[in-house]
Amino acid sequence: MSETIHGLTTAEVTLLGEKAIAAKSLAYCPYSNFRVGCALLCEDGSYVLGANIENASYPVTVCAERTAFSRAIVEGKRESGGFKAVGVSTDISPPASPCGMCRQFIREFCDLKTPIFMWDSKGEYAVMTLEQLLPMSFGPDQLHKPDPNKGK
Ligand SMILES: O=c1ccn([C@H]2C[C@H](O)[C@@H](CO)O2)c(=O)[nH]1
Ligand SMILES: [Zn+2]
Repeated sequence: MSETIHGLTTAEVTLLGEKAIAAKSLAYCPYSNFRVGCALLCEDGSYVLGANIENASYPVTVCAERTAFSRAIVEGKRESGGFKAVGVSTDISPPASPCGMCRQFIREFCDLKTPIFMWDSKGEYAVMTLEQLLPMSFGPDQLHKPDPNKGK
């Protein structure tokens, strides 16, 4: 059996990196000039890209990771099996990691074992699982589901 990295083949990791790096060119970041690209490898084998989208009202900015996941969710990628890996790319070294808000956003849609690959300006990556980046996390399973018989 060939070697895998968090369940991905080396070819899948290479392609994920190429997509995440290419996605940086989609960034709209005139205020920070800090480009972030994101590529999601979906369980159906497709890739969904995202990039950071800034706003003149700075806090309105959306990170690359949330852009990618929002796009993927409305494209039906949750129903078609979800996500195998997340790739993020920035122009700094060592690589940047997803911000806290994005970690929680990813938590909604991914298994805790999902690998998050982070590429730096040199084309090298670090990888950590979602659980490592967001320990003791709060997620959908902790919420009580509404009782369908309530009020009957
Ligand atoms: O996880 C992160 C952290 C930051 N940014 C963006 C937001 C903003 O446009 C720029 C500087 O914070 O980087 C992301 O896209 N993802
Ligand atoms: Zn973020």
